[in-house]
Amino acid sequence: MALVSLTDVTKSYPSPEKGGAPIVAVDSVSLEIEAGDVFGIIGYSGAGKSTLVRLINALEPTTSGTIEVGGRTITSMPERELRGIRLEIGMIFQQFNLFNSKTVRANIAYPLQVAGASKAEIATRVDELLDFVGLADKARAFPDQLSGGQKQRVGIARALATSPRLLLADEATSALDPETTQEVLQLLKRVNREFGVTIVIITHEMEVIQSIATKVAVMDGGRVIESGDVFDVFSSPQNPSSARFVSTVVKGVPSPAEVAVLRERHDGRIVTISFRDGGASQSAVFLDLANAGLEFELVYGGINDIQGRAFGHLTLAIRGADAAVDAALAQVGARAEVTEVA
Ligand SMILES: Nc1ncnc2c1ncn2[C@@H]1O[C@H](COP(=O)(O)OP(=O)(O)OP(=O)(O)O)[C@@H](O)[C@H]1O
Repeated sequence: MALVSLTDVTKSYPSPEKGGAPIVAVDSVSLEIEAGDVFGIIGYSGAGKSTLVRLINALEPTTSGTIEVGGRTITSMPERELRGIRLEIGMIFQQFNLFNSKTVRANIAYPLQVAGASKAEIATRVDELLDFVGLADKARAFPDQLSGGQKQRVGIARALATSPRLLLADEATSALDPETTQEVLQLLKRVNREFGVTIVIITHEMEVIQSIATKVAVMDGGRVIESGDVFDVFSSPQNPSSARFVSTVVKGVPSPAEVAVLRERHDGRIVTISFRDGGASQSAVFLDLANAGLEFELVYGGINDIQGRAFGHLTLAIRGADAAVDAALAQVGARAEVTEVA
């Protein structure tokens, strides 16, 4: 069952200029986020990602459309009931948003105090969370004494304090270096696996989606332009804007400018062969070419691993008599997708 369900959700803001057209930040978005998903929402700055998050945790009302969280329609809920819903939703932020005047322990305890938990309950839960995020030795430290990665771990512990079912992460790793980013993403993976928390991760970094998400929605101009399994969107993006995102992490098909450089550097016919999990193996394709007596070398591309499933595009320069190359490519074409690029 979907934990979060959006149906035709639109959010617009009045124009800053008198009489101007309203700014449509989120435009007719429909999405289903299943319980247990790590759901990535990716898009360039201004695509509407943060606005969408503020609608899901009911910090702002929608202009139209319906949002359900845990089977309850939050778009028509009175504020008193929304407070209960917000306790089921944890949130982490790019700038961590910790209280600098409180210790790590007090930061993590804060949501439990607001929720009215007893002192004993708070102490037990905070100890559990400090252990979980690996910061038991920093309980008395203040945020200023921590690194960025440690601050985000405190942020995660605080977001989990009230045992939410849903964690919203808004650019949670954008202020961190690549190594620390991976540490935080691995911790989020554990949050998902060990506590069964559904995670919605908003980012403009495709690496984040590649490392952790199972599903992805690509946003552009307030709309969801493509969504689905991360593997499917990465291996065959349907929309040009999604393809641009994918190309930031996947070395795939050479651009026309790159083809021109390859042409200058390599003799023979230049051909891209696309592989996909469950399709032809590379060795079968190479064997076809070798058996035809052709010489070939890999000149561009690579194989990508998306959470244990492989796909990729390999561009080869193939040398041999034209008829022999044609016959071999016809044979390879029966196994994998073949595109002659030059
Ligand atoms: N409170 C607001 N009032 C007016 N316009 C807003 C408001 N919040 C967002 N917008 C506009 O809505 C659009 C989407 O903004 P949003 O912050 O959701 O995008 P984003 O994808 O999260 O981008 P970023 O990563 O830069 O935050 C932008 O054009 C933005 O200027």
